[in-house]
Amino acid sequence: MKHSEQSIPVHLLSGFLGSGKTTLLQRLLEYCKAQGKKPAVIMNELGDINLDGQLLDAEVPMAEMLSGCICCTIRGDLGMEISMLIEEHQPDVIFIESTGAANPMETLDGVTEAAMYKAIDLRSVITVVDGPELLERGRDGKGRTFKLMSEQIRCATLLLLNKADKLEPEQLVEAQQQLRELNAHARITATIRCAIDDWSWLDSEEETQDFSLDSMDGEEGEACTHVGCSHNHSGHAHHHTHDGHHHSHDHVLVVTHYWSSPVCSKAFEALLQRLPNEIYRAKGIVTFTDTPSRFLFQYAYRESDFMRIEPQGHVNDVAVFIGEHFSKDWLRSELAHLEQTENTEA
Ligand SMILES: Nc1nc2c(ncn2[C@@H]2O[C@H](COP(=O)(O)OP(=O)(O)OP(=O)(O)O)[C@@H](O)[C@H]2O)c(=O)[nH]1
Repeated sequence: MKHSEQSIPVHLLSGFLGSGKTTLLQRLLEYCKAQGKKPAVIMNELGDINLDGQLLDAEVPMAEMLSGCICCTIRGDLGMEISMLIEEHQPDVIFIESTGAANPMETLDGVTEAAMYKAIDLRSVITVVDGPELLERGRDGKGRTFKLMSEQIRCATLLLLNKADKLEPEQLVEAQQQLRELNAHARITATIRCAIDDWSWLDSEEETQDFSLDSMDGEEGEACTHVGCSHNHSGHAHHHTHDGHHHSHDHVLVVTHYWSSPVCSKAFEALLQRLPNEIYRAKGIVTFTDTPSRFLFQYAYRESDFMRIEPQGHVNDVAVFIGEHFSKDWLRSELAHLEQTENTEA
């Protein structure tokens, strides 16, 4: 299946409860409006009522995902919600505001699933940090709340050190240092009510799909901190030891490939077997030249699994690869080679 549509940028807003995510969302929507762009929003609340949604411009298409957390209990629905929003409203950009209790890595997983249905491009994970809360909770460095905050910080491609008005200058420096220790790569901007001078990076076509992998540290994985999320989040996470220092290879990369043609099943399986250890997860939908059906494939921990599917409605043939510090170019050329081989042999 050809991927002819333009990919729609998706930005994930993360941050602990009350840190300022909705405040940020309002600013993002204002910016889009000023640029003449049509945004759409997915809001996730743990309760039955979305109060934050009331604060937003009524004209902005919005999907509400209530009574569950998109990182676990209703993760599967996220892909469908994104799909439906695109179908109904054809937005130029999508913002997802996750609940403060969500684990961003798991939410990312839900977003990549959506790529099966629609051409989307996950551009950034913006984590809003409540400055005073970070200092307070970071003091002993323990506790589940601090762990979750740390995960949200580690996954970010942009960190807003918010509520800077409530920090003394030396506290601001301390908080910035703390953020840097947790995430060596993301841009850190101190903000008051999430105000940023320059939003132009939002329009950048550049890929910013580097998510720190340190969030996957820990043998046990992280359990979500609220009642609705009962499962342990270690399910998809590989355990990585690290020595407390941050290196560039600590980053997660996501490669989303829309197949331009069916490929040979054997060649594809061989490629999965050849994947470097640094690619630890892949999934997607593929059409083979040598079997009549389409397949949903899953790859994790060097094991692959194929399931025959007959999707209802339009579903893209797409493959999503997630890993750390692998060569995107190598992967892309391997995938292109699979497709070319088919085309030349056909
Ligand atoms: N002093 C101060 N208050 C702020 C700042 N940013 C946001 N607030 C306030 O903090 C509160 C929470 O802000 P929201 O934007 O609703 O935070 P949220 O992360 O969406 O909250 P949840 O939806 O509960 O997770 C609101 O009362 C805001 O007015 C800031 O920079 N300084």
